[in-house]
Amino acid sequence: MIIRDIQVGEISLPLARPFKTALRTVEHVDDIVVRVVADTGEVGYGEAPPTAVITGDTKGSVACAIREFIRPNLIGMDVEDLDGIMKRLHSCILKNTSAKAAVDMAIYDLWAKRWGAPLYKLLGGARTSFRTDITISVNPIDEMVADALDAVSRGYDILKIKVGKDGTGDVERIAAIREAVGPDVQLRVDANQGWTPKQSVAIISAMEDRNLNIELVEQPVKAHDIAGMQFVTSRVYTPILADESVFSPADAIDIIQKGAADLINIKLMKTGGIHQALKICDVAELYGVECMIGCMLESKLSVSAAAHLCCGRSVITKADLDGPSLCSVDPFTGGPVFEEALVTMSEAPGVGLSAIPCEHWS
Ligand SMILES: C[C@H](N)C(=O)N[C@H](CCC(=O)O)C(=O)O
Ligand SMILES: [Mg+2]
Repeated sequence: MIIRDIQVGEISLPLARPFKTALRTVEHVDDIVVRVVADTGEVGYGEAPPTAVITGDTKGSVACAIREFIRPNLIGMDVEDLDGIMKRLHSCILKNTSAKAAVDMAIYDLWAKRWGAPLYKLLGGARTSFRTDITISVNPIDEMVADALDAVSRGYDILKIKVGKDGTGDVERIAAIREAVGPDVQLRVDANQGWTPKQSVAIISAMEDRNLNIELVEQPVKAHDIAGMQFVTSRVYTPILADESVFSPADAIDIIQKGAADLINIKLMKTGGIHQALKICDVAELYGVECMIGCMLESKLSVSAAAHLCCGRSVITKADLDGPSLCSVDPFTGGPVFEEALVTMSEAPGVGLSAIPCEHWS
């Protein structure tokens, strides 16, 4: 199965509600999509969201990296030579992890189709379904409480609550949500780098003192502030999860060896795809650290690739794959079934999606 072409397109899907974090507000999934065409006529699909404030990638940079660097390096390669393809993909251009992720997942889609198996089975086959959380955007308290109750009424039992925009109100936000949803709903908190190290310790300690029973706190401080992450992790009981601080397997080793986090959030858009994400899984497993699989504002296309990774590897014990549920429409056919909190794998070969809503490929 030889790679004949790598084509780029765009998709735009409205979100059901504006998505608000300490870093940004977004109303649409506006992503680059990729299709890798093989000589057999088989096609593999991928997607890259331009999350400039986290990965540094824009739509223009993703399209340019694929067209001018990745495409000329991969055309003519045999999909069976997965290792060789991945070496070229990751050496033909530095960084540009979202562009690499889109192409990587399209190649894995084709590779699994080549072997006639659903991708998750070839990645390890640890499970066939899992539950994801859903994100509650940072807003005035009443709105967040209403959103949390709405999510629970739709069957979500894990909520990921965005905070970090104004540290002073965050304990009250979480307390109000806990009171509204009761003790049985799991609450995880994501500050998206919005607190200082000292503020983090104060806020998390206050949540502990009030018995708010928080499962974990994600990325309390700036991504580059590993000493700050370590400061927080060593001073609170609540587990700390590194998100923006970990892109690569080397980042994961550094964070774990320094005791700067208890858990790692793997996102394909940070690692540059499944190939590197698997290395983080291996590192984490060696050190006995559990992982979350997360997503950016992505459609069902790329979130499905992440779902396959989640079902492949048992070290991934938590999922934040709510991208498809945050969109107001689902124009895709095939692939894993996203029924609110429950995600169930399909047995179709590859990632499983068969129709992509993009009219212009080039
Ligand atoms: C969408 C997902 N639940 C999420 O919250 N991801 C964010 C980053 C999303 C973005 O800004 O595109 C995170 O975990 O930090
Ligand atoms: Mg996060």
